[in-house]
Amino acid sequence: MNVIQCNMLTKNYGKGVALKNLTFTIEKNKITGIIGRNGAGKTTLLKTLAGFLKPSSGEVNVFSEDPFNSLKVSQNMIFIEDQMTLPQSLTLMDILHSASQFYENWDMELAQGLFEYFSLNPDQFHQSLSKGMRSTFHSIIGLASRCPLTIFDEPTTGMDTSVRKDFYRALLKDYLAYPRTILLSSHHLNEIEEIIEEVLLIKDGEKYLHLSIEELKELAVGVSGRKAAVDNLTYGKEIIYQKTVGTDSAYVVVYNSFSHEDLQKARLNGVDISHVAPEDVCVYLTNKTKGGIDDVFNRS
Ligand SMILES: Nc1ncnc2c1ncn2[C@@H]1O[C@H](COP(=O)(O)OP(=O)(O)OP(=O)(O)O)[C@@H](O)[C@H]1O
Repeated sequence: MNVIQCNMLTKNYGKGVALKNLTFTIEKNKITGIIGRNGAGKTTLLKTLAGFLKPSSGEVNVFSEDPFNSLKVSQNMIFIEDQMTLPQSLTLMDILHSASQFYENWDMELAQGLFEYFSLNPDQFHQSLSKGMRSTFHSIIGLASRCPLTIFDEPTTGMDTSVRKDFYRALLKDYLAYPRTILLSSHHLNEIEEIIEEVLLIKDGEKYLHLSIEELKELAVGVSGRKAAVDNLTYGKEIIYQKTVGTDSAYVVVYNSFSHEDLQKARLNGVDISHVAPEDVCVYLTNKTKGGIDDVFNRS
């Protein structure tokens, strides 16, 4: 069953186009990573799905309803971001208690367990939290609410490495025990690739690809070796990324369309074929140029 369906979704801000003709579906109880460069349209998409923004054209359905002004969507969804507005007069513990009144599936034991684990102070006020502590507190609310649709928009902003790892582990453990539909936007696909099932890659407001993480892992290969041998093997193929290594060697990333025989022959010619990490594939696919930042220095 699909929880989210978008058909030709477009969102403009004045004359600026933030989302262009997005068509995709998201199944119930999957964790999907929403990936894209700065300004790609991730937050706009997530806010549109949450019902906070009205599409300019196209259709959006969440729990079979238009999410804009939908009571059903707001009752079954939580949107976690670093700019959440929470009451200034309540302590952190007061906020957790009031959240428990609001969210039907709220688990206070989980909220308190995480709160203590991350050493938050129950008497502190939200506005006095550091950036990382604020994100941690918001993430605790996101997890403990156990909403059927849980949206995390870059939830780990400001968290240190250890807190980020703990948060993602807590997310995975709780999701396995209480499956729900989770959307997670991040700039660090490497940190979330073990927990997400699908990747929706957005480039300049358009859907660039929507694949399972396994498919993304197999999408491209890195070919490295003497330049002539690499050029020979990749001749006629669409190059996703390339760089020169030393004076006469090269590393080229292409779509993985080689036969077993091609690869064996290439290895005999001293060419190395390697996996490309999903995060690198997404970076290469969304780079403006095939050589990335090196192209700035290679202009003659
Ligand atoms: N309120 C707004 N008014 C005008 N333009 C906006 C507004 N919000 C976003 N935009 C524009 O829409 C585009 C998409 O922005 P959005 O915040 O959705 O991207 P993002 O992928 O979340 O970026 P980031 O990774 O930097 O947070 C950008 O060009 C941005 O400048």
